[in-house]
Amino acid sequence: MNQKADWKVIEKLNNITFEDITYKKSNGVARIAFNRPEVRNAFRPQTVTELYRAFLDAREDTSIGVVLLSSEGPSPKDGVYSFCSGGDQTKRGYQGYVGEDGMPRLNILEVQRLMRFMPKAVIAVVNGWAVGGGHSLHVVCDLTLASKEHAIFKQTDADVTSFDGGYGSAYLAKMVGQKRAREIFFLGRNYSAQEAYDMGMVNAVIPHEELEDTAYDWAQEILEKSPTSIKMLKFAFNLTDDGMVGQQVFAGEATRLTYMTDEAKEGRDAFLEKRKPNFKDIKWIP
Ligand SMILES: CC(C)(COP(=O)(O)OP(=O)(O)OC[C@H]1O[C@@H](n2cnc3c(N)ncnc32)[C@H](O)[C@@H]1OP(=O)(O)O)[C@@H](O)C(=O)NCCC(=O)NCCSC(=O)c1cc(O)c2ccccc2c1O
Repeated sequence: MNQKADWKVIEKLNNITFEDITYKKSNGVARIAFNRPEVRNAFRPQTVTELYRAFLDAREDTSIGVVLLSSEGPSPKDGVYSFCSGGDQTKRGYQGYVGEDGMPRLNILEVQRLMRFMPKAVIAVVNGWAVGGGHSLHVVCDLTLASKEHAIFKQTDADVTSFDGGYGSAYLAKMVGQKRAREIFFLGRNYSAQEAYDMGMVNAVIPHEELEDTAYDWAQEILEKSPTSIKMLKFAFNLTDDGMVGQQVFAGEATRLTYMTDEAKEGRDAFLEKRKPNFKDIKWIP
């Protein structure tokens, strides 16, 4: 396909100037990228605030159908590529990651939920290390594309006394199976893109030089599909793993579709006109 991207860079939104991430859009695709390559793209509280703001913007923008979660790099220090190495351990205080406001937080989980529940496809573009909370972020994405030469998947949570007991582990187990997921967390080994693909947590292994273009092409392919189908499919795939919240999200969209019917118009209008609704002409379709 190879439709060329024509990126429009967004440097700030409202009162937030992007420093720890880059954010840009082109032809229905938003690209949000970690931009702290000198620390393997670890996220500090400021990074999380910026991520959340960009994802929120991408969710609200009706021209956007696919979000790429990617990263800038390589590191200017040593030339190593990284997707994300998780929470910045230098910002970790007694009760969580502490930012400028002094409040300890674990708010990367709020970003995870935004990615999970947004009615658009989110693709992880893993060009290097995906470690700890960075590994969990790729797990939460709908699809993962990985650099053949540079992607390395690793779970260090148990090395630094942390644990993502939600999507990062339990949902990972749905992908790779219980034994593999436990191995990934209990042993904390390095896995190549090919090994991650063989386990079922990566959709495709791509030569490094082609990774970003391929991600953009996959996004364009998705954008050729029906937006409502993609949204409902994403929420349907999520439903069984997300319990009552999954049902709520899926059912909310079913309610919206029902609002679009003549039947719903009659129900609303009858109330506003202070009369009994007349549903007699509505067919009980089998
Ligand atoms: C990612 C690595 C395996 C790469 O190893 P490599 O040898 O290539 O590089 P260096 O180790 O030399 O790193 C270069 C440079 O970057 C700094 N750095 C790397 N990662 C981090 C980090 N996470 N925080 C801070 N700084 C980092 C490193 O210190 C070097 O700096 P210099 O000044 O010396 O140049 C390896 O770097 C590595 O293992 N990194 C740590 C990975 C890690 O343990 N991450 C945290 C896991 S816990 C987590 O992410 C997490 C966050 C949450 O918010 C949660 C919330 C709720 C539940 C769970 C959560 C959670 O688990």
